[in-house]
Amino acid sequence: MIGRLNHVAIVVPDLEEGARVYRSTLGAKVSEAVDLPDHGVTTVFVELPNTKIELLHPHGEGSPIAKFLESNPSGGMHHVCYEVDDIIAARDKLESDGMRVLGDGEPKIGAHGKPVLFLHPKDFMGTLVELEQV
Ligand SMILES: C[C@@H](C(=O)O)C(=O)SCCNC(=O)CCNC(=O)[C@H](O)C(C)(C)COP(=O)(O)OP(=O)(O)OC[C@H]1O[C@@H](n2cnc3c(N)ncnc32)[C@H](O)[C@@H]1OP(=O)(O)O
Ligand SMILES: [Co+2]
Repeated sequence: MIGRLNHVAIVVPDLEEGARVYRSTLGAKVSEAVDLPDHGVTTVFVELPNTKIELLHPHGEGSPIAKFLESNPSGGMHHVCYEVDDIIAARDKLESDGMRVLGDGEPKIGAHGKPVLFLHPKDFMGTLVELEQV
């Protein structure tokens, strides 16, 4: 069902500093910061030859990553995002296997303008999983 690794997300306490480290120290191609109010995050994307790194910082009240940053004040790896062809078929199969889809179970439009869903980290060996329909 899952295809390519679309991105690995890292929550950072300071987006500018995170972007600087990836751009200047690691020599990667780094995007500008984009606010995604629907997701409660600001994102910076780092483009690697074979995948992307998503740097995340809370945006607005009630961000889903606020607690994570409190517990990990230096930042930390937050989720992996796998591509799927059909997100509704993927969701239905996962739910029928007893996996918990987060939120109301309906896909939201993600950072790349495509539908995304999140799966509970406790069902995937302690790793929050995002699915993106490509
Ligand atoms: C824009 C989009 C895109 O790329 O297109 C994005 O990525 S937006 C990226 C931001 N959006 C999201 O993350 C949306 C989905 N996430 C959520 O709904 C939430 O973050 C949850 C995963 C439900 C966690 O929420 P919260 O931290 O408030 O709840 P909680 O403290 O009760 O956590 C429940 C348990 O899960 C653990 N837990 C929390 N976040 C975790 C993570 N990222 N990886 C692994 N485990 C995690 C906690 O330590 C806790 O374990 P213990 O019980 O053992 O202590
Ligand atoms: Co993501």
